[in-house]
Parts: sequence; structure tokens; C-alpha cells
Amino acid sequence: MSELPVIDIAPLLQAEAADPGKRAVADAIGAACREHGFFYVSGHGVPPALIERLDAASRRFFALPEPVKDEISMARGGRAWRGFFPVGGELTSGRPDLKEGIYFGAEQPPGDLPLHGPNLFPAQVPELREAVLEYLPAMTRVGQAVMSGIALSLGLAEDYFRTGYTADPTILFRIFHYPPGPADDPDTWGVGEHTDYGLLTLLLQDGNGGLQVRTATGWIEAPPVPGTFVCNIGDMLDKLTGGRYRSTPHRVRNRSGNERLSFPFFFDPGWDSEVPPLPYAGGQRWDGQVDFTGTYGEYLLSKVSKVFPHLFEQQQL
Ligand SMILES: N=C(N)NCCCC[C@H](N)C(=O)O
Ligand SMILES: O=C(O)CCC(=O)C(=O)O
Ligand SMILES: [Fe+2]
Repeated sequence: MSELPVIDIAPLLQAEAADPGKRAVADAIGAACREHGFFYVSGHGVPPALIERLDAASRRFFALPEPVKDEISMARGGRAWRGFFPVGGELTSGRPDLKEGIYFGAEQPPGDLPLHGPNLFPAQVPELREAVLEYLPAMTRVGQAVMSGIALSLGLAEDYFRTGYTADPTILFRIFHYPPGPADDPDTWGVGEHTDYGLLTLLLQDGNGGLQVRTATGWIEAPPVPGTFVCNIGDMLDKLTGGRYRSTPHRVRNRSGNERLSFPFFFDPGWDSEVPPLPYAGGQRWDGQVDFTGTYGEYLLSKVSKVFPHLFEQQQL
């Protein structure tokens, strides 16, 4: 078992605003955000059958030959920042990760806005498209529910984020495949140590494990817990709360000997959101609060340009 708490968020998904159960869930979420910034979410309502379909379709995709996977290469996705990247194609903290993956976002019409547009889906695995397009709205609902708990835990109205920052959230979704290893190379990771950028990450992981979280007293594992997502706080929520809600460094090494799949879903402020400071304690500022300038979209672009520098140059984002 993990040292990280499992929090049943079912009360937050109920429409009735008066449910006293919500308060208890919110308190548990607030405590977890202040301690490690990591917890497990159960009672999320995402059907197990959907998760199984997503996993099976993803495994079929990654087993395809590289040239077939390249038919949906990120390079073809252009500024939309969607599609497949091969092992070593993504950098974390300047080093290539031992993983391949597919980037998705909200399904949108073609246009000029970076990180927006249609997703690239593999023709050879049509069921992946169906599963992803069902998973995105299901996870958006979970993201809004967790944020309602975070709002309550901060003494704000339950719909504080949903009617503001995340009225039209930025949704990023990835599917990662980690080949086994490396066994003992201190410099190579499935994903190197990093923090996430936005408000929340909701991670579905398969049974293989490998996610590690840096706590005040050292690295701990976040092993798979069936029926849950791992939820962690991103940098933007850390900044908004003056560091009280922690964006905690984490990394992955797949030591299982098996092919590991993970499915991180990022739930962030709207692209055009100016991410205003949180009202707190009768309108006073948090100490240490960082006032953010610009929009969430501008901030996110500056981050992702470091992750795929070659693509960034090509696309002149
Ligand atoms: N959208 C989010 N939060 N992504 C976090 C990914 C962190 C790894 C990435 N290669 C990096 O170096 O940032
Ligand atoms: O694959 C994982 O378990 C974690 C992935 C991750 O940390 C990320 O994509 O930000
Ligand atoms: Fe992460």
C-alpha cells in the first residue's frame, strides 16, 4: 500500500450543493494538497469498461511498426501539438525520456491557435479514437469535481473554479508507453524528475508501477491502486496558494520488466484565463502569493517549447 491517501470523491460528483459529505471530502483533499500534493481518487464514476477499452486500444497502437505509428507523428500535427512521438522524442529537464506516446487535447476544428486543433488518431486502431473521445469528457467531470473540493477546502464557493478559471478548461491528455528499464542508469528515466504545469493532473496507471514522488523525507512510490487515479497538484495551483498546495516533483522508472502504460490527463485553466489571484481570508492575499501576469495559454506555450525543442523550431510556435 501507498503512504498517499485514497480519497473517495463521490460526494463531490453529486449535484446537491448541501451535501455535508462534501465538506469532509474537501478537508481530506486540502490536507493531502498541503502534505504531499499527491493523493489517489476513488469513487470517480469513470466506467471500468471504458478504462479497459482505452488500455487495450493503446496496447494495440504501441505494438504497431514504427512507420505506421509515424503516420500520426506530432510533426504532422503541427502547431496543434497533437500526435505520436517516439522513444527519446520527449525531453524532461533537457534529457530524453525512455518512453513513447501520443498527445491529445480537446477535439477542435483546425485553426491557427497553437495547442488547439483536431487530434490525430490512428486509422489502424479505430477503437482508440472512440475510447479517447469518451474518456476526455469523463475526466473533465472528474477534474471539475476535484477542483470543487479544492475550492471548498480553500473556503471558496464550490463552483469558484468552474465558473471562472476552468469554465472552459485547457485539457491535455497523453498516453505513454514505457518499455522496461533502464535497470540502474542514474541518468535515464522513463520520465525525469519534473513538476506539472497547471492545476491538476489525474493519472491512470496500469498495474506495473514505477511512479515515484519526492517528499520532504525522500522519494516514495505511488504504486497502482485498482479503481483509482493518482491526482497531483500542478505549478499554477501551487503559485495561486503561495505554495501551501504543493506541486511536488515526481519521476518514473519502469522496473517491472513489462510494458508499462500510463494515461495522464491535465486539467488546467482556460487558454485565455488570466488566472487572477485567489480571494482568501476576507479578501486578503496569501503571503508568498505570486501574481501571475499574462494568460494561461502564454504560460503553457513557454513550457512546452522546452519539451520538444526540435519540433518547436520547425513549427515556429
Ligand atoms: N502538461 C504537463 N503538466 N506536463 C508535465 C510533463 C512533464 C514532462 C515534460 N517533458 C517536461 O519537461 O515538462
Ligand atoms: O507516467 C506517469 O506515471 C507519470 C507521467 C507524468 O508525470 C507526466 O506526464 O507529467
Ligand atoms: Fe508529471
